[in-house]
Amino acid sequence: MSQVPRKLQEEEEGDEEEEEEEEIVGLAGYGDGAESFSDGDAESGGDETFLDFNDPFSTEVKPRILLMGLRRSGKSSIQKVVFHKMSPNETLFLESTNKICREDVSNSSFVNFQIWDFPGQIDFFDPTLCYEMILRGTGALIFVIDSQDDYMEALARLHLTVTRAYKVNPDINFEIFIHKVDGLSDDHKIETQRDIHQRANDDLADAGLEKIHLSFYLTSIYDHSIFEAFSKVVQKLIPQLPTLENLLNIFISNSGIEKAFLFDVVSKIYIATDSTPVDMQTYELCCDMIDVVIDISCIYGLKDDGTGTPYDKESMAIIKLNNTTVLYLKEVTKFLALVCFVREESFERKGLIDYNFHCFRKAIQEVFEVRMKVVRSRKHQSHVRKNKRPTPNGTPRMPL
Ligand SMILES: Nc1nc2c(ncn2[C@@H]2O[C@H](COP(=O)(O)OP(=O)(O)OP(=O)(O)O)[C@@H](O)[C@H]2O)c(=O)[nH]1
Repeated sequence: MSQVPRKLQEEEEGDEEEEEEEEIVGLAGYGDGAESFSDGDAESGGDETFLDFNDPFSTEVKPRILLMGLRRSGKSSIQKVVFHKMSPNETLFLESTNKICREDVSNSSFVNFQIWDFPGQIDFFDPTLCYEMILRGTGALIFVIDSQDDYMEALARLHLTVTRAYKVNPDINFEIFIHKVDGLSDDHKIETQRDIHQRANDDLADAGLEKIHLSFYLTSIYDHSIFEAFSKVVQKLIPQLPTLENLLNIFISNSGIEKAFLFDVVSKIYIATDSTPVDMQTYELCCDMIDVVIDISCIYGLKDDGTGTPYDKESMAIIKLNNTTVLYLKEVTKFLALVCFVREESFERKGLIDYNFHCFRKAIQEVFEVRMKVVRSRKHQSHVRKNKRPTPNGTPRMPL
């Protein structure tokens, strides 16, 4: 008998809550078939709009992630590869961005934010850009540095950006992507990271701002490093992360599982994992497994008229590897999947794993419910504030 706590041992919830979840999140899910899965729908990754500063309240509910850096550093490519399933080679044909692009990413209640892609050539601190307003609602600022180029100018821009942004909002997470490392040898990668790390922190120390914390990642769109880096950026914006990690720790220790990831299926961002170290190869295998499951489902699982869903409550997969390990994927919610690494001998107790999974799933749904209550109440407050503002011609607004 597993040692899962009582909270995890409750009855499975009925369909009612599933329906409520759909209504609250307001997503079409995967109902539109293979194409919509890739391209996203109105809210899930496909809602790309250009900047509108007229409504400062429109973005209040979702934290912002800003993508900044010099021209051609790779910002738009990162966004397209991670959130639009664009193949890395296609990014060669991307045109330089000349407007600020804002995109909603609402794959689940946990992966729910806005990405703002800033053209490399604009001066973010131009007073006409209302940068203070933008920064106040920002959760993370990703600064992309092209590691294949001379990065001195990028470091100067990074320093200016970070110090000014920190003054407006000291709670921003500063995430530095040392990008395009596919072109560097392993030694060169480490040397570049050390050099950039040292110079960026020295610049901050010289300005008396050593308290600003910068996180560094080596990234490339040509492998999984960009997904892993984005996972870590997003995880820092999930207030429930410690709870999710704790649930995963309890789940794996009671089920004889080596490693477990909770994935956002659409973006392949992992929103949480247990506390054992993450090995890149393991993560890549999990991503590949999600791709296989979704691709096969999209090609062979949908009906002839294209209806049906490639990912639903029944979705699960088992792949036995030739190194006595088993990869086990199961649906958690319609946006999340659990992917586990299990030794063959532990997998013989699949009944126990499934029972514990059932408890884990139930607990995740509870966390999800709590999160939705918070989102709903914030939406409501934002709505009330919005309606209190006078109309442009000064007449009072109609009551709600
Ligand atoms: N080798 C390599 N090239 C990359 C990578 N990411 C992006 N690129 C290339 O870098 C070039 C510029 O990419 P963009 O995404 O347009 O750059 P950007 O920062 O959005 O540029 P602006 O819109 O001008 O600010 C493209 O040719 C991409 O194919 C990477 O990880 N590795």
